[in-house]
Amino acid sequence: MVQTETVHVPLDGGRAYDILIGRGLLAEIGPRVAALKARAVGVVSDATVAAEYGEAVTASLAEAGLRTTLIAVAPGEGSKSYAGFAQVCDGLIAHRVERGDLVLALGGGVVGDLAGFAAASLRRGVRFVQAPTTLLAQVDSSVGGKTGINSPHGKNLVGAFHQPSLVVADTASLDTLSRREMRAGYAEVAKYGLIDSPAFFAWCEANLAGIFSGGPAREAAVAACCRAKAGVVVRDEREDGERALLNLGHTFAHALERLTAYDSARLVHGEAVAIGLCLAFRFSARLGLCPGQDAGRVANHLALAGLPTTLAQVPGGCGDADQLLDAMRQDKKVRDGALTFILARGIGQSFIAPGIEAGAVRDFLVTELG
Ligand SMILES: NC(=O)c1ccc[n+]([C@@H]2O[C@H](COP(=O)([O-])OP(=O)(O)OC[C@H]3O[C@@H](n4cnc5c(N)ncnc54)[C@H](O)[C@@H]3O)[C@@H](O)[C@H]2O)c1
Ligand SMILES: O=C(O)C(=O)C[C@@H](O)[C@H](O)[C@H](O)COP(=O)(O)O
Ligand SMILES: [Zn+2]
Repeated sequence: MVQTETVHVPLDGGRAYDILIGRGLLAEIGPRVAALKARAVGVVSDATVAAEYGEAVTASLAEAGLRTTLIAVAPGEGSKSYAGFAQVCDGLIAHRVERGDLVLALGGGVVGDLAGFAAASLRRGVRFVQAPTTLLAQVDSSVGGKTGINSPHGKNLVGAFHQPSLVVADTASLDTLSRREMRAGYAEVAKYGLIDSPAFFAWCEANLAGIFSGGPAREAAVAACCRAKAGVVVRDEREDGERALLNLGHTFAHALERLTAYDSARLVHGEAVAIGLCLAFRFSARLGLCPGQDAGRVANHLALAGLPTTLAQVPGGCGDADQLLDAMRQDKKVRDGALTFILARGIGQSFIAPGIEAGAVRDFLVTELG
């Protein structure tokens, strides 16, 4: 058996689950899924991940006595769409995945969000397992039960809260991930330090190379992020309060993703988050809330990790200040028409700031756009 670290997510109502973290877990996923007592498993993946890991996973599931099928969508953000949702749901229905059966999301956050939403909707809800294969999915999207798809109007605007029954994070799967996608996932790693842990941010600064090259620092980073996210989710599962902090940088990021038409060739979520984190800190500094030095330290570190930190770095541009502001008005944190941002008083000192003046945001964006 692979050596694993387990993070427990103690949700109420019999919905507690484990996050298993370790190298080589995918090859022995069958018995762990079979322990959840299903007859059939609909594996949802994308074509790239399916080619790399589909056979090992389906073989392990079949060996454990589970009837298995694999549905592969096209790689990239474009699949988190109404069409992608229809493809996955109809594939699962055709395979006669029943209420007592399972959906298994094998891939990055796109597959996880899409398969999770299909599981939440299929026959009004079947259980699902997350097997995240990107850094971003291992540290963030596979945990916490936010599932959904994008609308042409905005990111993740159609979805459901649906918690997984198990998360299996095989850190060895990150060995085949592209450098660009590793970097993108790293933006969400750094985010956890920026939210409420200056010590974790400093640890990231010291361990950047180790996280990228693999080994103990990578596993430590995945486990630390999962522990942090699990804590928040258990205290505020449906984002009535504290969970909104996990959205640091995302009001900007989601607007950028919409304005680049969810085109992964131009901008992926983690890159948008990197720019969003920098904007959140610079906006906080401009409002006199946060030392400019801290905003500079955030941007320097993310740039060192190879991530974009300014709007000028969005390939093909990202529209003007009014278009960005218009996209932000669809943010899920908007209340009574007013924007809510996650701002910071410094590194590790983020807070929820409701009722932010649109004019102040627009002026800031004009400055940022140069
Ligand atoms: N639900 C949440 O809480 C949450 C949190 C953060 C992000 N998200 C969502 O996650 C999505 C982004 O996820 P992502 O960054 O994982 O992108 P992704 O799922 O598109 O994966 C990135 C790319 O890496 C490839 N890939 C995946 N695993 C691989 C592997 N092991 N080896 C080689 N290639 C591999 C994929 O084919 C894809 O092309 C966004 O839609 C974002 O909104 C959701
Ligand atoms: O889990 C959360 O809560 C997050 O906000 C994590 C984010 O990294 C993630 O991108 C999430 O999908 C954004 O949620 P949304 O509610 O703003 O769509
Ligand atoms: Zn995110």
